Amino acid sequence: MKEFLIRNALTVLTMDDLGRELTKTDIRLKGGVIAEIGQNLHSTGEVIDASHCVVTPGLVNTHHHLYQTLTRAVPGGQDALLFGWLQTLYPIWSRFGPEEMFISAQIGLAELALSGCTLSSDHLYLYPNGSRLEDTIHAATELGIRFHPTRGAMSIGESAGGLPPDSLVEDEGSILEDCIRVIDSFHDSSDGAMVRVGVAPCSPFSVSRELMRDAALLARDKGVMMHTHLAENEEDIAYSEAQFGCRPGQYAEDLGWTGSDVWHAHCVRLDGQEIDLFAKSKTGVAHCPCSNCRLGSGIAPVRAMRDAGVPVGLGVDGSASNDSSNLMLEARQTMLLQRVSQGADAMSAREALRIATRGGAEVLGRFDCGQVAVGKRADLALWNVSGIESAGSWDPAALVLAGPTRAQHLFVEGRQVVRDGHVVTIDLEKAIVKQNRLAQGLSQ
Ligand SMILES: Nc1nc2[nH]c(O)nc2c(=O)[nH]1
Repeated sequence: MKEFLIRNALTVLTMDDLGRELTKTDIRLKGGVIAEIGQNLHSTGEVIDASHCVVTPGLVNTHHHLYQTLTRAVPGGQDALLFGWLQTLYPIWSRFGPEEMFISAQIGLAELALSGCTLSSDHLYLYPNGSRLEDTIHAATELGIRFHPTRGAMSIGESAGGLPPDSLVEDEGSILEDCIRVIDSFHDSSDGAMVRVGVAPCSPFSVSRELMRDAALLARDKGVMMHTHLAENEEDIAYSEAQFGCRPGQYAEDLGWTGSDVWHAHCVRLDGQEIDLFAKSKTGVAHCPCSNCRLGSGIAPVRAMRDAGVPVGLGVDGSASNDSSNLMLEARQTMLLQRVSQGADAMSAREALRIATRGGAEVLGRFDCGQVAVGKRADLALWNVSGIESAGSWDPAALVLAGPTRAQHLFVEGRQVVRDGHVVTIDLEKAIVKQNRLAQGLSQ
């Protein structure tokens, strides 16, 4: 594997335990890890001039529905709350197949990479027309991004009191069987793993209590992580109270869905007791601020969660409800929303960036990622702060305030995925043409 020397970085935001910020620093990448950090380092590898760059660990995306990049800005779903929005989109998604899953994943992941993301999870919860989880895994592998796909599922259709149409739900036995198949085929638990699989029933209003419980038992038996949507908006809370007679936190706890091997998306409406439950049990949260705004779901209590000790990471969420996959913008939105609700000192730019990097890595159980430290995986984003966005900044390292939202260079496992602002591992232009052709076909 090729060696790289990142030379003379303006600032390195390490995100280590001490939160150190290093200036005029070299970083040597070898064998997939950060081999050396210091000054005047020697290397036989390629030298990358970083004198105009702030270096951060790669950003980590803890929630996405990659297939939704094919349904951005769908007119009927532009101005709806969660349930109505989903009901508009389900019939369109039911026409997807393997090709749609592959290309939409590649587009979404490439957009993430351009925004500095080196590790993304994905929540794929519908499998129409022969689609399979590996359609997305192949897309990530070609691109070279670290990937945590989750085998999502829906099993309760409209006729049984759920939200999705009956045609999009699967039989629960087949869901569990396919979970076992994809874990056995693709999950890698070792340090430096490029693919880790999770188990992810979609949401309380689209799967049964039995599937939630059995999925948790299966995930723990296999030693993989668990993911779902929880407490996303008031409709979600009302459904939980009406159908299960309790709030979402209680529902999750009763069915085994708390613990450091679980992370829930959104959690906009968690109350104080639920925050305490998550903090005590180390249950993680994927905070998706732009999607929460777009769907009018509300402002998640991130300040209270962090103060209580809940592990929090960021998610761009699916592109039908964001509609962008730019994780740096998500970090900025996180900071802004906490300030709107809690005051101007509620969250600093540096804290937002820490949540976007180390925070996300911890939520996904990746203690080998998320820091610029010797021995950690060589997942780095380089941000050129000599451009217009930072011109005049007194603190170029405060990237979330005055910095680029696109990375200049991106390394994953020591391999370059973005160079001079362009993806170098796939033919992105060709992929965009294909994506637009497929979107046009779906819109007919
Ligand atoms: N933001 C989203 N929330 C969801 N809940 C659910 O069941 N599906 C979704 C989704 O696709 N996005």
